[in-house]
Amino acid sequence: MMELYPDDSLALHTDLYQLNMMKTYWELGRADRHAVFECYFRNMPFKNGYAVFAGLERIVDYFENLQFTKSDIAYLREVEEYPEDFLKYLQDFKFECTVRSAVEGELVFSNEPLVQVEGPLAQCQLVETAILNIVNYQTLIATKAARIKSVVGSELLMEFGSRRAQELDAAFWGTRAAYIGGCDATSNVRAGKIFGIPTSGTHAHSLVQSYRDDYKAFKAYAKTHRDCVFLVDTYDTLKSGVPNAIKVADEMGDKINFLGVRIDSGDMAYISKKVRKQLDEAGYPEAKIYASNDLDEATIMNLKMQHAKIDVWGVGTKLITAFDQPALGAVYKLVSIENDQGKMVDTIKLSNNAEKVSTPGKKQVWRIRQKETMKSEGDYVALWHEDPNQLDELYMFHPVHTYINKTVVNFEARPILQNIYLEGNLVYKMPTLQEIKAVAVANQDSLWEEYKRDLNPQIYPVDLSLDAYNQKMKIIEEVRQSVKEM
Ligand SMILES: Nc1ncnc2c1ncn2[C@@H]1O[C@H](COP(=O)(O)OP(=O)(O)OP(=O)(O)O)[C@@H](O)[C@H]1O
Ligand SMILES: O=P(O)(O)OC[C@H]1O[C@H](OP(=O)(O)OP(=O)(O)O)[C@H](O)[C@@H]1O
Ligand SMILES: O=C(O)c1cccnc1
Repeated sequence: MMELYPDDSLALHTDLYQLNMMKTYWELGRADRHAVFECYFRNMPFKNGYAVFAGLERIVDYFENLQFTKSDIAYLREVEEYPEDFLKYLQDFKFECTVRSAVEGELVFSNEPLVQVEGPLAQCQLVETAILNIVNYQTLIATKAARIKSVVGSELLMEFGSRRAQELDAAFWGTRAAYIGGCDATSNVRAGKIFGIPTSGTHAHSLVQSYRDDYKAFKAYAKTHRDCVFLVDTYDTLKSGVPNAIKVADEMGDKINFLGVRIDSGDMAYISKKVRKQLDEAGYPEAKIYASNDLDEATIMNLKMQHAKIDVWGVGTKLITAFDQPALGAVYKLVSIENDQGKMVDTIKLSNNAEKVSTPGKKQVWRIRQKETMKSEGDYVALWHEDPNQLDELYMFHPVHTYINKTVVNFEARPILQNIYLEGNLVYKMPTLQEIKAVAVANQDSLWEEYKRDLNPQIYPVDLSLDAYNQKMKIIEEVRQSVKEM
């Protein structure tokens, strides 16, 4: 059995190498050098045209409680044998960074900063693991939910994944992310309680199995609940499940609110059409047909093409585990650091793979919208001192294939990174989950349809400003020269 500490904290929810680097920085007098790190992902998840940012609430929760506890220090003393003065430094740790981030529900794209952490080098380093851990999962799930909802449309999308999620936290926070991305309700009652997400539930095969009879089970459920959705596929959907659901609905009349039936196996196009006919003929045209069973956006689209008569979609495994792409791959890179003379110098991480070369400098992401259409033209990643709103014309070019370019006029530029913490003080007022969800929907409306289709969407432009591009090229050259000289 694991040992639980009454003062357990998330300060040690970091990779050991972060603490080891902190020790180096601290012992050699670098811990407080001013640094800027940025978090971004390189490839669009699920090859989607956009991603939905989620995770900020938990990041704030993490920062608000970021302190090394007595047992954290005792553990490091025992296992890592860190010297006492370094342990004292950790014990006195107080988060002092400035954090800027996209807000939850914001649409975000590859190769642009989503979270920026600025402050003492050692502090920025410590928080890398937790930030990536949170953003990588929650943004992935919010995006998957948005993909599924885009196919489901105005029908209801239920999140049923808790039993299949990668453990408790993933179910709980994944449910929230899925709600931000597009789900309408969840089966997870705790997520309902804590986050205020609408909850929804039918019943399982076990209820029917326990009575060993559809009729008896539905009747028992109906006697004990007002809202009833009967699961009709335990024995035989068309011959037993649906006829018995109708029988119970007839018998109970106004005593219950017969919402419909759920099917969880078989050919759901064929069966749902037959079920619809049975319900309609029995006088229940309003009764809904719920469907579940390994659904995802591809199966749902396919079922719709087959004119399946499904009104409510329950999606679990493939949503909560981001089944087809289980990792977003977001990274956290040092973009600027104070030098020995106290001056900030922008830094780069080179790679043989052009995609992996980081963009130096503290940056802001500007969403460029055409004033006439109010649709997004692309994102403009600029150095911190730049403000595209000061320009009448904006020259936008592809950061690799620079011959692909355009000049945008009559635009407005909206900064995506918002102040969340200023020198350790929380300055951002968290919106409600309903507000976040509304933001996500409004943001999707501002995107051209071409970027929103599930399959092979157009690639949304994420361009570097000329200054950011020129500086990147200059630093690449400088690093190459310095390597040659060695
Ligand atoms: N008409 C259809 N067109 C495309 N896919 C379908 C259709 N009907 C069902 N599916 C999907 O096909 C898969 C069938 O899976 P599977 O064979 O596991 O189900 P089953 O045998 O009907 O039920 P069980 O889960 O009880 O084994 C599911 O992912 C389901 O969503
Ligand atoms: O299929 P998902 O998208 O994950 O949705 C959740 C599944 O959970 C339940 O099944 P259960 O755990 O009882 O097992 P089953 O898959 O064998 O029906 C429910 O009946 C769904 O099938
Ligand atoms: O309420 C349901 O129907 C449900 C809940 C969780 C998983 N599968 C189904």
